[in-house]
Amino acid sequence: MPVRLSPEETLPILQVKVSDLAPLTLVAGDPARVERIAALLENPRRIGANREYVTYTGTYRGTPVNVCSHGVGSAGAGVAFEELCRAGVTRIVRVGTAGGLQPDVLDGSIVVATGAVRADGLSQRMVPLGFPAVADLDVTVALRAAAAKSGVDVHTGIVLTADNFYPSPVLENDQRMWQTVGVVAVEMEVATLLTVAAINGVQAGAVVAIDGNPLANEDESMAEYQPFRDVVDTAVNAAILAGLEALIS
Ligand SMILES: O=P(O)(O)O[C@H]1O[C@H](CO)[C@@H](O)[C@H]1O
Ligand SMILES: O=c1cc[nH]c(=O)[nH]1
Repeated sequence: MPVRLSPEETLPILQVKVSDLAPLTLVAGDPARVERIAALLENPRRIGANREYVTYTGTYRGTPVNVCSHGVGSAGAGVAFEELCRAGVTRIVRVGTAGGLQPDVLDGSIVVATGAVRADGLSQRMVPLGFPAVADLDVTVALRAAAAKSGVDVHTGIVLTADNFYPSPVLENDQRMWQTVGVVAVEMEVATLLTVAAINGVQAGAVVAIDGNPLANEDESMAEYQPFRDVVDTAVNAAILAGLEALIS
């Protein structure tokens, strides 16, 4: 049975009072992105800040929503996702960044995730790998509809969630294998979110902005990774707006 906390309790790691949270939550790895999203809300109120976890609540076009940062990687992000579920949120949408794995998934486009390859560490500690990391259908359809209006290229498909951002110097980079079977993009937390949310009975989905193509670089080392470019910023903005629209749909 999923754990549910009472309204007067405080989430131990997010350091957010349960009663301060609305049922709908946007999440993003970067606390700076959370500040940016909070600035789009009416009456934003910072309700928690501890470690990499910064949480706001407010309203978006009149509907109460939260936005919370989860940091980089499945272990830390899983803490945020689990605590949000324990607080009783009903829908979580991740707005992230990712690398394109297909040759046509280019910088400045966005990807709506239909599911994720569970190459993260955390989800394997929660439920066996046979359990699929699938995005909620209603959230995904809403994300795709909102993304279609964004003016940037939109792709839909399975993303690879892996704990390693930089490739190993000794083990083979498996991204090309996932590319071969049509996986669209690589990032670090979507599978964790979809798994933790599913086992808690919470709707979840994800939209990511593409900030590079790891396999297109000469040595695949990520040495050329540069997310701070206008083309990426435009895609992040499109992903944020699609995420907010899908959240309140
Ligand atoms: O931009 P965010 O949401 O942090 O997402 C991606 O960016 C980080 C790596 O740079 C990882 O967290 C990855 O999933
Ligand atoms: O994990 C990530 C995030 C952004 N871009 C990537 O190439 N990988």
